[in-house]
Amino acid sequence: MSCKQLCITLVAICSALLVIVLVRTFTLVPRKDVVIACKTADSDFIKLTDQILKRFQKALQIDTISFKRGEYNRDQLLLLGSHLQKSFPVVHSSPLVKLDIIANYSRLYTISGSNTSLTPYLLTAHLDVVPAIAEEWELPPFDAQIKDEFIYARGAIDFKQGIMGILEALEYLLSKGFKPNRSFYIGFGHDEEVTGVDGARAISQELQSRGLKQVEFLLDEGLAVLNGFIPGIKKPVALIGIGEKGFLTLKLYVKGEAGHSSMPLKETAIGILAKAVSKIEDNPLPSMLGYGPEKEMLEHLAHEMPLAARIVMSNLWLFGPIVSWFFSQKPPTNAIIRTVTSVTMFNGGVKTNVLPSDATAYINHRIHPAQSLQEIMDYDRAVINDDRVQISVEDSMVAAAGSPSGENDFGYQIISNSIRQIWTNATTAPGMMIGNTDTKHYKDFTKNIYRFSPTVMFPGDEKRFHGVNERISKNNYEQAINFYYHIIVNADKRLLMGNTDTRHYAMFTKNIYRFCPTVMFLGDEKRFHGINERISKKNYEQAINFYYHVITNADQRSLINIHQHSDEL
Ligand SMILES: CCCCCCCC/C=C\CCCCCCCC(=O)N[C@@H](Cc1c[nH]c2ccccc12)C(=O)O
Repeated sequence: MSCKQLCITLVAICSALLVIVLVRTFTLVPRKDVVIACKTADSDFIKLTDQILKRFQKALQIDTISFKRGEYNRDQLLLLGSHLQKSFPVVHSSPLVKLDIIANYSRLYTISGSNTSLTPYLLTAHLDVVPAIAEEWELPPFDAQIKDEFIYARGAIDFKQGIMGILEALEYLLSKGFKPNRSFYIGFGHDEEVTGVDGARAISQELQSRGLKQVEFLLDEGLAVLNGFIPGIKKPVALIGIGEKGFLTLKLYVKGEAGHSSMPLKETAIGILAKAVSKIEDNPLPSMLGYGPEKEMLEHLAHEMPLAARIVMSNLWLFGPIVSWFFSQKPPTNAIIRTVTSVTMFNGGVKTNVLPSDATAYINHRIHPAQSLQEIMDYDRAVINDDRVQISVEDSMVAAAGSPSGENDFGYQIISNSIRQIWTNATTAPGMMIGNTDTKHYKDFTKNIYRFSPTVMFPGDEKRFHGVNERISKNNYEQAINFYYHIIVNADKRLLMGNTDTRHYAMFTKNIYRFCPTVMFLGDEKRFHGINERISKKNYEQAINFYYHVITNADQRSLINIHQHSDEL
């Protein structure tokens, strides 16, 4: 190939790459319906009254701690149950609501809708919390005291705001005479923090035994409204978990030889294990950016970013390594691009002058959906590269596949629209849940599983999950209640509204109206996208005259003269 030909080929390749990059940059714009914002002045806005706040605080004061599988504060779970019963009298006495207590402590509410042809949906949350080391907290973890407009308590964001928020919304709706068209279920498990095998699994079995085959969608706890977490985006980003990482807990064990510390061996069991653990920490797994739900997330968010970042995020196929490096720098973003590794327990030795007879450590991996459990095991074995370290699987779960998040996916769009009604300046995007939830127990009912907590977070707040000073602002709790109110109201429809092109013009006006000059009788709705679509000759004539009047009526400075229908075409 001559030099000239080489130059031409290179220019052609670069031009083709540039075209692909630009096309992707400017065409990746997700569906965003125009939603009606929820305002505090709305007649159906649920205000955070003293009563509502007090019953939330009371729920937080009940320490429903789960310690390990099968080990949880049973009395406190019962106490929380009676608190719910007393706090929500309309829910608990409505003929539309049936409550079943499952496995002694979990709660399954069935809310009957009038239209049995609509597939029900399922809202889930959990009653239990993780333990708290009280001495490290600014305020006691089970007092639910308020400081600077924040309620501090274990469970404030994980996940009693979900339990109480859902029930507050339902209490309000039922007391206003709401009669749903679409049935729905509310499932509150009692041991989510220790994998939900007693609670959520039993709720799921109960639903199966009733013959329930399918739910339209499931909404559980999950990701949140994030401020300042995603590089390049200033506005809040509400991530809806469409997938969930798997987990793998490995036990590392080294058998040593006990003896007198005055005559040490060259290496002790603790020393051998410490080296293995150190190698594991020094060798993080590679980035999987682009092979899981994080790809969809970045492509959804790209259009919100400044041009340079937009080009990069829309073209991960080209710029993936740069983004990987950038995201690896902080724990929350690092968590979404790779399988992460945490050494969570380390035990060895019995006395200061005795050589340890053995040592044990536990490694907890959260697995990126593009990787298998076996791959991770093999990787660890190769990194440790020491046969004296025995590796066994303590517990595991494969990652959950991505739920649909397309323009016409009912559950996803209902959640996305409800979020945008409450957090009007937020943008929504699909994301990957980095922790685990109860959703795995419900996977046979639907592929439409979504994980979103109505929680507003700023950088640093992620440490409050299972950490110290867990808290929620009063305003955020009010938003949570109204978010669930909108979920229930919005999901009570047959179809997604707003499936029109209008969203592409939303930047020009808030005055967007949707009307077809079509006369319809009962049953005609099936003709849309169905068979035998038709219009009468008379109706077509009316349609023409309708547009004639729209044009002539709109041709005035202000609403003064409404045109008389005298000039027929
Ligand atoms: C671009 C940025 C993206 C990410 C930012 C994320 C910010 C933080 C947002 C949400 C926090 C998610 C973590 C909360 C997890 C809540 C659920 C939980 O704690 N689960 C536990 C217990 C658990 C439940 N089921 C299982 C199954 C197996 C093991 C443990 C569990 C957990 O995940 O450990």
